Amino acid sequence: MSSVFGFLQRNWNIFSPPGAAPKAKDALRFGILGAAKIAPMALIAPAALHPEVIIAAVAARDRKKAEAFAKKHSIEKVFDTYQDLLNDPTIDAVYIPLPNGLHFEWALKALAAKKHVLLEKPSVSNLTEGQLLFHSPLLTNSPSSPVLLEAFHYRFHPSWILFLQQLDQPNIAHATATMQIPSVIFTKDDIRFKYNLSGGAMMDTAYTMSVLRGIFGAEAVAAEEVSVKKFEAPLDTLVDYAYSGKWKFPNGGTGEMVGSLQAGMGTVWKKFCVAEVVHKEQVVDTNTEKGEETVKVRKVALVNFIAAGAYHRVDVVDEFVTRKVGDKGKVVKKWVEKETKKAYTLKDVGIEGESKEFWLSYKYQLDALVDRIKGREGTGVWVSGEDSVNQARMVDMAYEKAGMPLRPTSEYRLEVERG
Ligand SMILES: NC(=O)C1=CN([C@@H]2O[C@H](COP(=O)(O)OP(=O)(O)OC[C@H]3O[C@@H](n4cnc5c(N)ncnc54)[C@H](OP(=O)(O)O)[C@@H]3O)[C@@H](O)[C@H]2O)C=CC1
Ligand SMILES: O=C1OC[C@@H](O)[C@H](O)[C@H]1O
Repeated sequence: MSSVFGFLQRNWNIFSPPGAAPKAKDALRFGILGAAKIAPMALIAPAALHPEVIIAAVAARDRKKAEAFAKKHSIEKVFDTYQDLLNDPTIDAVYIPLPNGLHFEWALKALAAKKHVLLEKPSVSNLTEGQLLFHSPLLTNSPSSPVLLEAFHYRFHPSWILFLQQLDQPNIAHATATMQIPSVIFTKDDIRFKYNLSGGAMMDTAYTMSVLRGIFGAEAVAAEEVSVKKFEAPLDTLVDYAYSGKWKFPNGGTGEMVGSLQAGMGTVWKKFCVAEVVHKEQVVDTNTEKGEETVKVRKVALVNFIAAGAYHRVDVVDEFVTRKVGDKGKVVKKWVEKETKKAYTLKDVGIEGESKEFWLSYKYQLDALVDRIKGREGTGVWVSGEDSVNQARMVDMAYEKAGMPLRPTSEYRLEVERG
């Protein structure tokens, strides 16, 4: 009962958060490039709770749209073009929730304008863009360097930290990452279904690959198989709307990914966004007198990694078998120990720092970004540039294995890189 009450209270607070934070004198002024659907949830709502963040400007291709967006969200400045916003010297940082195919160009332009950048996932269209962006001379190790973060928000929520705490990474035998979005969510003209905007299910739900990389704490060695479902003409035939695949990881373990942007409701109900891990069998006890050994297989699942702030569950299941040594078939005893855990605050995972039960992953992500910009240590959770490059490499490997073209590389280059 108390957990039902907790769920209701948390979700009530998510939709009507208690108390907007008064802003600090040195608050960072953020601009948003594009009046995108995700911006209110991913940045505007968490910013309201952050004393050091002001959403100060928005730019959209259509001024009326930008004005309506600004009015709705009490944003002071409206710009007619994304570049005009970047030219404003009072803006410290930008959020880029543009279609994937425009991330690279506008992130580079923003960095060139000396803005910090929160860049929506997937940060780039492919590895070529990833290397050019994250190894850009505009990013240096000096304190004056702008900060660039790929918005893999789920990594910042305490539930993900809790999940990782249950794993014994070198001994993972198998992992599965599933992300299935119902077909009713996006219309066929959505940015996700356009090849020239770097659409595709493996791009949009690339969380599955990010999750597998996070679980193994390593990069996939090879894609063993990847199969996709593609649209047929007159829709964009270069776009995958669903996929599944198998990966080999350096410890010998296998990773499986399942993703869809066109899933039926029944499928989604059974499995929406879940990360599952099966460890290798481990001997936990030996009784030499009886000639017996006890082995354990640990299975861990994080249910709802994508929206963990609303609800999640970390199921830890330990399967024990006591058996005769040297005769695996002869089972003496079998039992299972199960535990369900949850983590909504930093305290729940033993990390110091302010946090609230109702904070979504986006708020934790924003905190990390602000800490980094302000030169503070923060919680230590971060998505590094190298991490983002490796993520792009894995997505490329997936498209290659599926026999599909890589998402198109932007022709935009910085003046310094044109030579
Ligand atoms: N972190 C998360 O949880 C989520 C992340 N995302 C990511 O955010 C990004 C945006 O997604 P979403 O908000 O759903 O998308 P929207 O279609 O709502 O927003 C995309 C924005 O891009 C701008 N735009 C610029 N050029 C084009 C173009 N040629 N065609 C279409 N739009 C264009 C539009 O801005 P304008 O206002 O100027 O017209 C539009 O507002 C994607 O990269 C997606 O992967 C999406 C959802 C969740
Ligand atoms: O979190 C998400 O869920 C739905 C997707 O289509 C979206 O782009 C993604 O970031």
